[in-house]
Amino acid sequence: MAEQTTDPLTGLTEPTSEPVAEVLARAVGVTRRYGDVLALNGLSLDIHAGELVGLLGPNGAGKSTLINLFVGLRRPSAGRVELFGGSPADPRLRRGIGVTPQETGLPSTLRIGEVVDFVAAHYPRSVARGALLEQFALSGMERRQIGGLSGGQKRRLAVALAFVGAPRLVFLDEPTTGLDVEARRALWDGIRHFHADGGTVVLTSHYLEEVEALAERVVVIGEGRVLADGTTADVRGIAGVRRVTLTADALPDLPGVLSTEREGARTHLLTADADTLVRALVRAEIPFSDLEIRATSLEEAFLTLTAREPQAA
Ligand SMILES: Nc1ncnc2c1ncn2[C@@H]1O[C@H](COP(=O)(O)OP(=O)(O)OP(=O)(O)O)[C@@H](O)[C@H]1O
Repeated sequence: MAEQTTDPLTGLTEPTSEPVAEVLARAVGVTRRYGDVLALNGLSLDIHAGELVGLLGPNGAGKSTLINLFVGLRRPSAGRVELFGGSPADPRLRRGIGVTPQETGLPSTLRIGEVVDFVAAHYPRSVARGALLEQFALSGMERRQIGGLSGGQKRRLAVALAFVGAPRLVFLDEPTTGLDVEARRALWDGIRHFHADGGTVVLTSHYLEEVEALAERVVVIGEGRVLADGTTADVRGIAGVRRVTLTADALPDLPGVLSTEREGARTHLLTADADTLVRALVRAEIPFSDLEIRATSLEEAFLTLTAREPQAA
């Protein structure tokens, strides 16, 4: 049933349009400078309750800076940042978030159980230790010392700690960097579990397959600005790049080719205009076979979007 509102003046009741999910974190025209470096350049972004958002962008795009502003570690040089409708500097509001920065150093002599309990003690409410460790494939390891853990186990623990205080909103800065496939999948499961229970997640990643596997919404950031914001399919569409694959001995110069890659007998050409490219190919009258045209992966779209940026500036 549609929700209704009552006009305070007329007393008339009207159905409202679709209920809009609450905004948990908001950046409005945010600029952040570090000396001469412009890390964020008038960026605006809303994170809604229940979303799983992937922030994607090359090194130095401004992703970590944005997270640091949302979690109250830094202040914007200009513009406004809100957390749960208030200031990220307010410690009461910060209790509603969980964070795993890009690098974490945990004391090597402490045991996993001790670290989890220590973090839990900072929150009014916390999740059960056993369940948390199970979600991040660390079950039965409570008594293991941090110093003796593998890199993957340490990272899984660091990420699990973001969830200890039963947060509404979690920020994960490159959660799976340096992990092998198995450890990465264990982490993804933990993140998915939290999200399936209604939790909101913002994560940055260089692994495009990770963003495709986890996120419903992708925000591509480049040079401190939002370049694209949509579903993974939208982002591919915005880039509009096609991959044209064919078998040919040698190819002439063709119009609109963004990149060329050879794989055995096959040649892959990336282009924003597959029609023009194929026409030029036919006109060139060189023998080719097994022509195939398909949409690009998110990785290819991402590279095209970020490569375009200097020309747009
Ligand atoms: N504390 C700082 N002092 C000076 N410059 C900084 C500082 N932190 C970030 N920067 C600069 O701001 C820009 C944005 O950096 P940021 O770490 O936010 O990017 P990023 O997208 O998270 O990159 P990465 O993917 O490499 O982590 C970069 O040019 C970086 O060198």
